[in-house]
Amino acid sequence: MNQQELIEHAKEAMKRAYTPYSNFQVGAALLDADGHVHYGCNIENAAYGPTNCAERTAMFRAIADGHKAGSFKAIAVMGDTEGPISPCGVCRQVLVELCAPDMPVYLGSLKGDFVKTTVSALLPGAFTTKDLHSNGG
Ligand SMILES: O=c1ccn([C@H]2C[C@H](O)[C@@H](CO)O2)c(=O)[nH]1
Ligand SMILES: [Zn+2]
Repeated sequence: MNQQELIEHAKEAMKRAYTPYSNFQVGAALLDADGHVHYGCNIENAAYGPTNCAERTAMFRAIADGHKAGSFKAIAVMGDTEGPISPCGVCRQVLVELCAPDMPVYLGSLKGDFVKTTVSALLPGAFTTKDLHSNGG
């Protein structure tokens, strides 16, 4: 599975978005250690707050299906943006929790923009489990 293929999966996942409020569709494709792809889309809610982003949907699905935190190989995210899509702060925090720091993150747009980054580069100085335990917590 190369990065272009994973991006194509993210584009396919976009079509599953439930977005009656923003009409802004986002797709994510998370590659697991067995080479299988887990799709995520954004799922909105009339109360707005319960909305789940595509990235978190993909990660939560894979974890619920039995995949272990830190075992994933890559994630691709796609949206209809000017420039590569930029994951929100909440998703960056969840990426740090569930994916390895050096895991590749591919960010695309329907216009063909593309950047490759990593989980740790997306959230410098993240609060992690290490911070909790450094104080005896
Ligand atoms: O990286 C992103 C950015 C935004 N959204 C969703 C949340 C909401 O449904 C809509 C507008 O913010 O896009 C994602 O799923 N992922
Ligand atoms: Zn998000």
